[in-house]
Amino acid sequence: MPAWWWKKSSKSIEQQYPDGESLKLNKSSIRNDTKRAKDKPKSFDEVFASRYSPRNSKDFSGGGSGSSGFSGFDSDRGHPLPRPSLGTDHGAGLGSGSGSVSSESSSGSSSDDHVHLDQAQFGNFSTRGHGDTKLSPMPRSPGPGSRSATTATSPLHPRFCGTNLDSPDGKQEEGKGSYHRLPLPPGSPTNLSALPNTRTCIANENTNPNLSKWKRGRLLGRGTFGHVYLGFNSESGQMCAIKEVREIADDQTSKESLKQLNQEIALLSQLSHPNIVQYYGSEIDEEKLSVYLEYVSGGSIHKLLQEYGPFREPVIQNYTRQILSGLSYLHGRSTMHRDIKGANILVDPNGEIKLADFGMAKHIATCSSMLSFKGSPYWMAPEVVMNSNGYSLPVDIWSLGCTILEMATSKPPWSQYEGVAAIFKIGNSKDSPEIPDHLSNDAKCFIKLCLRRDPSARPTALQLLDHPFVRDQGTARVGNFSLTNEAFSNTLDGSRTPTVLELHPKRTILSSGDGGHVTKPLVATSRPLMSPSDGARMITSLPVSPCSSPLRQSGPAYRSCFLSPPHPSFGLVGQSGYNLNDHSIFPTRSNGKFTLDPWRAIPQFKAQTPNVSPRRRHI
Ligand SMILES: Nc1ncnc2c1ncn2[C@@H]1O[C@H](COP(=O)(O)OP(=O)(O)OP(=O)(O)O)[C@@H](O)[C@H]1O
Repeated sequence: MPAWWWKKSSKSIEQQYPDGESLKLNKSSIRNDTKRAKDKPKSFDEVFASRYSPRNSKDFSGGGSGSSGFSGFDSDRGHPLPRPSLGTDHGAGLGSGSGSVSSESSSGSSSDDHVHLDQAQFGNFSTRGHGDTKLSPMPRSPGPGSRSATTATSPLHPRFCGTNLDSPDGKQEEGKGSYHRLPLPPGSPTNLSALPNTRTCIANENTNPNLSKWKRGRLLGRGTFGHVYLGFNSESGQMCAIKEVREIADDQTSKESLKQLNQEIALLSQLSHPNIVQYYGSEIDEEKLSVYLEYVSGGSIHKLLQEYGPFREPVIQNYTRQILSGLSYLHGRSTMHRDIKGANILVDPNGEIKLADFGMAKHIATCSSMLSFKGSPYWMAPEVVMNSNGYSLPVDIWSLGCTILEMATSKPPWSQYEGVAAIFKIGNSKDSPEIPDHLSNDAKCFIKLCLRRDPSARPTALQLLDHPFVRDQGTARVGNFSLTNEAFSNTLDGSRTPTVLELHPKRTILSSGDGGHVTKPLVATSRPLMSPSDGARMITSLPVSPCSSPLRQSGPAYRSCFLSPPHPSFGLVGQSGYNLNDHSIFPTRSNGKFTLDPWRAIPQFKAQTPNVSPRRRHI
């Protein structure tokens, strides 16, 4: 097995440090933290920054020779989200010639395999937060019932404080820092989550600091970056998922995992959408960083596929529509998930989809970050693999196409190839994944649109929501139960609405350029939705790393492309010679403007495209 084929599971860490000595903590750091905590209130940011900032931690080299090769972070100068200062952001992967991190999900799958190759030249000291991470004094947290004296909670997003929930830039207002408080018992007068559209208003400044009431239960799953446990609040009866990363002194993986989880916090705390796993709060103490998330009991799509086999098309349609809804919301905030795949999509018992695992998600405000090579090989878009011109939101659309194939076959595309070979196939060949024959024409067409090699030719998530494959899923019934409850009580970009709503609240008629008309949903987003081309153009002017892709290099950097073996359950899939370019019908540019005629060239689309009247979703 080559040296780079290094698979590190959390279990091995457990074995390495059995009970009682599972953590080798940096005692002096803890003592200092504890002392400071007594001196003055400590925020999550402060604790985190003091522990992991390069200014304060000699441990964190951020990569280089001998490091893990994994860099959960790439530089993101100008990241608008409030976050703790994380310090260095070295491109640990390139040229290090050592291992990577792959994952092992609860199901024991290795399909969560990730590739992380960051650009060293962009990986210098990150000014994460870009001025947003001022360590403002905050009241002591978390009050009675806290887990430890040094426990701190993270700053509260304005959402939690009743400020503008959809701030276009996602910036936290000065002086409005607060805490990521944990959910209060249902029915509590201060339980703001009971109010419409206040899903994330978990607590406010005046509530009883009823924090840390969560008791850790059974292990739900293991990921690359830690363990996920069931949490139960014995006072409220609520459940949550607790994602934990423990600190192991002098352990680079542990440090990277903490950074990754912190990145997830920074992003998730900004989001509120029924198809995105809800963030409740986070705590850091002397041993670990804990993140409290909405508990989604059905497990991941990947797990369901393993247990029950491929999904039938109505289920695929329904799940796809919900994934798109979450993506549309995310992309409307100029954020890429970057790791869309079955293992990162959870399903609740009602069939409601929740996008999870935002450890690799990224705001696209910073161009440099888009040159890093991250993701899970089989679901990775060609432009990520090639990585010559950077990439943007369309990478998630490609991964969605792969996920649909995964749902239809239980395997991702190219699963017959091992990691590097799959990456070559994605990046260097003109081949297209085989699309199962049993799928409808709508499904096939939808998948082909997602898997267009040219990212600028892929429809956006919002546009795809109007595709016949998913368009009429608002009333879909799958099995014996309706899937049209809360999952559908949001507009296309995901704004929550408490009641039945029009699926397409507003439409406008746009010329298709051939005398026909198509409709395009108009959905309010916090910022203008970027077109794929815009995104591509934005990043085209970036400097290109000579070692940005394993396909573009053959030196040490190439050898640092760490891939994990394919999932053992992936059987052979026939290779398709289908050329997606045969169906290059979308989108077209004319005089610098998009011609919004996404389905024009496909007769069935035209036939099925309704007139201007808005559709209503029936619940
Ligand atoms: N909110 C949740 N509700 C229920 N189970 C969850 C939740 N979040 C995660 N899990 C379970 O824990 C497992 C690992 O979680 P997750 O994938 O988020 O961790 P990770 O370390 O980020 O993983 P990855 O290796 O994919 O990066 C998942 O496969 C799932 O089974």
